[in-house]
Amino acid sequence: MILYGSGGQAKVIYDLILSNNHLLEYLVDDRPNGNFPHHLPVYAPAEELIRNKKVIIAVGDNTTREKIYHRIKDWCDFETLQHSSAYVSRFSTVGEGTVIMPQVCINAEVTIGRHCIINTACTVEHECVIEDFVHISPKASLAGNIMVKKGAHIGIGACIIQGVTIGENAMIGAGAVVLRDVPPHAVVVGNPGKIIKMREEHGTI
Ligand SMILES: CC(=O)SCCNC(=O)CCNC(=O)[C@H](O)C(C)(C)COP(=O)(O)OP(=O)(O)OC[C@H]1O[C@@H](n2cnc3c(N)ncnc32)[C@H](O)[C@@H]1OP(=O)(O)O
Repeated sequence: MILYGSGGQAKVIYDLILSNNHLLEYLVDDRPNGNFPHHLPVYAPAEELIRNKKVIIAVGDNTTREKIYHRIKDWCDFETLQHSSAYVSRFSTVGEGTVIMPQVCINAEVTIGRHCIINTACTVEHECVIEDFVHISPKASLAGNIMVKKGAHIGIGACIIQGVTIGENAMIGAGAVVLRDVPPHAVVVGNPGKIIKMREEHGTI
């Protein structure tokens, strides 16, 4: 297996790989700086380093992760990872390239898309639909029947009540309490959650 990315997200995924008794061969990074610990090599990306490998895109930012995916998708296969302490209902599905971190709880009939990060100790309740390239940050709590559209980011510790739709590329701030649907590209903070600005179509903030 190889990781694309060598920053903080790669460090936690490497730890997950080891705890699953898998082998990480090396990492690639658009800006390799040689600072990855554990003496693992980090190379600049090249097709021959990725071709026919099992890859995880270890990048926290959704837009960057999606861009990398489109660049390399025809060369490689993608791994899906789940920490042994995570609970994923047998009635739920998880797409390729997605990483499920420690202590996550995914309850019944949840659909999780491709290349998502379901981060430490978050809860995703029954019948939620999480589209591709979503990041759900640590300790976020999603009640039942929530739809999270492509590329949205749910901030650390955010709470979302049942039945809400979070629009494409929306950003839910740390600790926000979301009671209403959130339009695409909106940035929402506070309790109750309010829109403070709009994100660029394909940018970060
Ligand atoms: C393992 C990991 O690390 S996973 C990553 C986890 N990280 C996160 O979840 C981070 C989520 N990000 C946030 O909460 C950010 O603050 C964002 C995206 C909501 C806003 O960031 P920015 O666009 O840079 O906004 P900025 O910092 O300029 O704040 C704008 C205003 O909103 C307020 N604000 C920002 N974030 C929040 C928040 N989470 N809750 C309440 N108010 C907030 C600021 O105080 C500021 O208010 P002011 O105008 O009265 O001074």
